[in-house]
Amino acid sequence: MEKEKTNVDATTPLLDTIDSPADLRKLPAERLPQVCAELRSFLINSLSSHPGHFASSMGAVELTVALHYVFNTPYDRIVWDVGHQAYCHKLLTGRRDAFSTNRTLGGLSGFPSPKESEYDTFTAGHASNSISAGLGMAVAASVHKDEPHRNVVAVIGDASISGGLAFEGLNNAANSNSDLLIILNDNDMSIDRNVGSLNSYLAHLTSSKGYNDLRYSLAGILRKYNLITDIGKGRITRFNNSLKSLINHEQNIFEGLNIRYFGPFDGNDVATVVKVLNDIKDFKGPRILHLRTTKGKGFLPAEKDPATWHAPGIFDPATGERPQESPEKPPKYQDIFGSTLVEIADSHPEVVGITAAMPSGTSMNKLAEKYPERTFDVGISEGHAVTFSGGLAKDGMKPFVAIYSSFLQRAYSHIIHDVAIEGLPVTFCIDRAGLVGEDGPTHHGVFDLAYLRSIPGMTIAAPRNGDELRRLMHTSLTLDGPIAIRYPRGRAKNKLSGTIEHVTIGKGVRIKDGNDLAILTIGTVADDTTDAIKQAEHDTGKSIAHYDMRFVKPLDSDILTEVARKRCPIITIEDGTVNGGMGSAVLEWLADYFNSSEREETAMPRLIRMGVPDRFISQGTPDQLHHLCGFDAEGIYKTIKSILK
Ligand SMILES: Cc1ncc(C[n+]2csc(CCOP(=O)(O)OP(=O)(O)O)c2C)c(N)n1
Ligand SMILES: CC(=O)[C@@H](O)[C@H](O)COP(=O)(O)O
Ligand SMILES: [Mg+2]
Repeated sequence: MEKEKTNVDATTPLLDTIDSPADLRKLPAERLPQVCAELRSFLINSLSSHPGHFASSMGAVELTVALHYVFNTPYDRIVWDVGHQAYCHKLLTGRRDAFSTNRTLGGLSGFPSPKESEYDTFTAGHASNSISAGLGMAVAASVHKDEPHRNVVAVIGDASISGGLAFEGLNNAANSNSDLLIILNDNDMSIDRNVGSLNSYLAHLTSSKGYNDLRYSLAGILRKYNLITDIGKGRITRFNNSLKSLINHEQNIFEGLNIRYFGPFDGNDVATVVKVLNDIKDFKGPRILHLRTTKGKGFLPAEKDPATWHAPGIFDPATGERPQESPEKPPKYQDIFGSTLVEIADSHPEVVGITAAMPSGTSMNKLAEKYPERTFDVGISEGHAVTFSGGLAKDGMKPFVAIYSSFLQRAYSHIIHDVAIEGLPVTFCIDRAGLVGEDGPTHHGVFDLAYLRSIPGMTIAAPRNGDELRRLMHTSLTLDGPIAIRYPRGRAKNKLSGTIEHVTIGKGVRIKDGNDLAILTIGTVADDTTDAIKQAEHDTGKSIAHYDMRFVKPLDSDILTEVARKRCPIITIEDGTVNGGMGSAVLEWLADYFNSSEREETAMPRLIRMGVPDRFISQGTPDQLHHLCGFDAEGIYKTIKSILK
């Protein structure tokens, strides 16, 4: 069957003349549809060979053009939520020529980054922070009495606004009377299908359109005759309330919070968005503008399947065809997690799965396919996901909660307060642990070992391969307390062997013995370490011991005693921060060991901690980043050589 052609024109003559929003603002409004069309062509052509987030930016084209057209950026502030939809913002703010470097080492960040551009007002990457950050900026502008008046706009998606942090921001914004404009970019999608009652409510608002249009028109009349600023907030509220009772309509949730609501409008019609923004931009107080958009707009395959096209990888710009993944490749860690969970659930009816808006990213969708009633997508709410799991565990369920390492940072207090203090048997499956690659510093999962290690009663493990992940997941069922199993993004090195035996909690593995140097690893860095050791032993004639610690807590004291008695230098290696991670745990153990009275005459051996240094690591391929941080096979080899010299 012949593929549907999308007929993308690669030329962008008008866009080529826009090097900043000031250039855009010089254009007559009639030319904006062409700017939008060219932005879409640019995105399709560029992202087809330089992959990144696709569908969200495609849906936000008109919104982005209208924002930079109506507002005086960068003086006025646009705060993007998550920021994966901000590619057109980058293209309009002087970064068109550099866009082919998007998400690469030394290139543009895939998210707004204040280090990169004055137009990027705040760090973005994790969902739901834009309202709070925007409110902070709006309050700062009013405290500074900035002249001319500085507009602040937070742009947030329908899934991100359901996050707890966004609710907290709304709650505060409503109370503060700050001139914050919140734009709700509602495409009825998260990465996967959006969930939750707010989502249903937003869909319902669309059906209340007649009522909202009437309110908007009346507000326009008030504004035209300059009544808005004069009549005062109380009277506006009374006006709204009378209107509501006039039409006998239920109260709008945002209005109920004292945030003026406008919409829903067609967010993919640039003329409409420009008009509405012009109409409401000078209104006072917190406002929300609800725009309905289509995720993937303008590229049929993405419109039809926005979940696949959230971040599709490379594709044919004409047909949308994407390269097939070879079935010969070893499985992804996330898929090993997903299929093992199904296998465990088959024989354990008390097992349930929880994901915070990442069913396909974590492969929790495998459990959902087989056991939909035992799988819970709770939306972008990592804190809630953890506390919810605590509640489930308290009453006899066995929750496996799968969350990306960096997103789990959001739930730190919940882990301690709602799981660990009671020692509840929750299995934390921490995906995307270590340096994730192209998503960069907001998404690197490098802090988990450090932040979990200090929690009493927490068991922490990391598999060195896919088989070990399966073993650890099965073993977690035997534990009467919380356990965290962290594993990386991407594929295992080898296919699964198929055998599953339980492992002993707190026990590592001696991979090979040796006397001149001892290397302790955690997780998948074991492979590069093995390669480096082979080469170094061959080149130096020395013998090197290698242990896979497997558990960071409890540490294997038998292995550590064996290593301490060797009196040789020690290297620890982990795909995580060296400050507080596995290396630090070993250092503490050794300090205690050599400080004890019977060994006080003996000096502690030299110990080198390898891993992610104490700074934020940029984006790049995982291989590049491991190299940058010095713990790829080459870096490990060099360190070994320098020690053995
Ligand atoms: C705290 C947090 N959890 C999860 C994610 C992963 N994530 C990235 S985008 C996204 C969906 C966002 O949906 P929405 O806000 O509606 O924007 P859209 O992609 O639809 O434009 C999710 C869950 C994240 N970035 N941050
Ligand atoms: C924007 C965002 O946070 C996610 O889309 C993230 O980029 C997912 O990355 P994975 O490809 O690792 O699922
Ligand atoms: Mg959405």
